[in-house]
Amino acid sequence: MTKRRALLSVSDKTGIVEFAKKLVSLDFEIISTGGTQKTLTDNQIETVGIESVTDFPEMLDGRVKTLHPKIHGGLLGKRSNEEHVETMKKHAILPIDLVCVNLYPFKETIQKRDVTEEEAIENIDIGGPSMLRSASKNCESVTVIIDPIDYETVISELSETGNTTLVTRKKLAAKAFRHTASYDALIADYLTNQVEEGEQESLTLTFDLKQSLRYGENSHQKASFYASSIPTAFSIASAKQLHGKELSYNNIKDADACLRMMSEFKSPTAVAVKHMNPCGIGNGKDIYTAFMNAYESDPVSIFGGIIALNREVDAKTAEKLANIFLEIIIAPSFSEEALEILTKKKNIRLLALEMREQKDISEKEYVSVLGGLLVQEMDTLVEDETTWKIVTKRQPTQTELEALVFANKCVKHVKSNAIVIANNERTLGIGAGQMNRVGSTKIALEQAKEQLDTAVLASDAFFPMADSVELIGQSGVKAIIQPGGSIKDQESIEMADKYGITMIFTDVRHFKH
Ligand SMILES: NC(=O)c1ncn([C@@H]2O[C@H](COP(=O)(O)O)[C@@H](O)[C@H]2O)c1NC=O
Repeated sequence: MTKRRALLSVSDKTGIVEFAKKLVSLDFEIISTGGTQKTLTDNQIETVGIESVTDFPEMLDGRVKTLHPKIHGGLLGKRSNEEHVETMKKHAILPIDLVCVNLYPFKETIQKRDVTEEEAIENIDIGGPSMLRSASKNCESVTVIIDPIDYETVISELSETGNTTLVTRKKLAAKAFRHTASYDALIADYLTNQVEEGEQESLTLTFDLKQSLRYGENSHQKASFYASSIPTAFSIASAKQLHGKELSYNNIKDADACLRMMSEFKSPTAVAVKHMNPCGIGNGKDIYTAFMNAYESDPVSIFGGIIALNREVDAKTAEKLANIFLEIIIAPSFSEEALEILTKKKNIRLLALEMREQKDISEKEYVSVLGGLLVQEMDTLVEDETTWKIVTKRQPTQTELEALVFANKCVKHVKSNAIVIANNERTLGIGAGQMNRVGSTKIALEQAKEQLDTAVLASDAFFPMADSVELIGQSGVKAIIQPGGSIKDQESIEMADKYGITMIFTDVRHFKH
């Protein structure tokens, strides 16, 4: 009886020597390509070189080694089809029963600093994916392995019953196709980015499992967290967890919202988030002051929330943070003393991540709908304040102007009919998630209460009627910033003038649905 044949051709040679030794002990003949053969020979494993199977030299800088009917016929020929068997015999093609391939490191190559296009292109593997596809298509008879993690399963099945099970072969084939699909998606993305912009006829994104989650939004929903295959530096997926339980589905969404908000600010700032809306944003001369400002914005809602800070957390700030029940604290770093204080709290999660400004973020945003995916650029537009128009008689003071800039940055991150009341240090009242703008205005005013003498108000979109402006005028708020653009803008302007307040039109809407 002829020996079974295994073809080994791997770039990542981890574990290949042990795997090959076990295959030899199971009476497999090993065929291998240049580098793999060298590794195996150096380890006293007998192999047949690919060239003696194909009767062709490896050529064109390795671009052609395994692309040959002797290889692909051996992989694809159906063992149960007489005609196939006859044809294979006629052309002296011997079956190949097992293929172990991992591909040229394209992903790693394109992540290297200053990688040239030539280098990237040379790292596109052609022969490897072709073998994986051929072997996977014929998984009825052929075992295909792309991941050293699977060596053990394959060896133990071969040892126990003489063959892998059909279920294992099918699973491995599906895994190989996922792998080649993901590999090709990265290549497509890389090449597209070299030459094209805008939308393409199809979207081929690839993400890798980052974390199996205990459950989703609710405990009866299964969920997982996949991170972009090319890691993004400013992402919750890249944060280093220093302490605490693993993140939950809702934690990840909230933490992500927190990071997006933080990217608005450069000076020391603290952002507190609850259910993807800010419940307090504060700035200050140092991170302690910024945190205290964020805390005082809404000392009730911060309970059970998520906090991001854009400076190292020091001991003084940590003492305050430790007094509140918080799900997560994210900061670029924590001083040793701060860590000592905070790690005493078993349930808090501490994440370290360098913050980024909006101008450095160029990601797209994807939102799933039933049967589809909406894609848009992120709302990272940095507004040009010189184009803002003061449409009322009253001019803002310098302090009010600072508060207006701050409030306008905050309001971008509040959901649905967003209203933010703030001074130049912190938010005072936030109206979110309402189905009408006047409702949000009332909530924000109610929350800001007696703190309105230096307060300003930002709205993410125009006021459709003057009713909200009337409430604002009556409240004591000194200035409003909004995009403008309603057919009833004039009524709003007159109402603002009636109460002697300032109104600025930015001409930029910031919906967050
Ligand atoms: N050109 C070919 O026919 C070909 N056949 C296999 N490879 C790849 O060559 C690598 C292994 O090469 P070596 O054994 O020489 O180190 C593997 O990543 C395998 O996927 C090829 N290389 C690129 O396409």
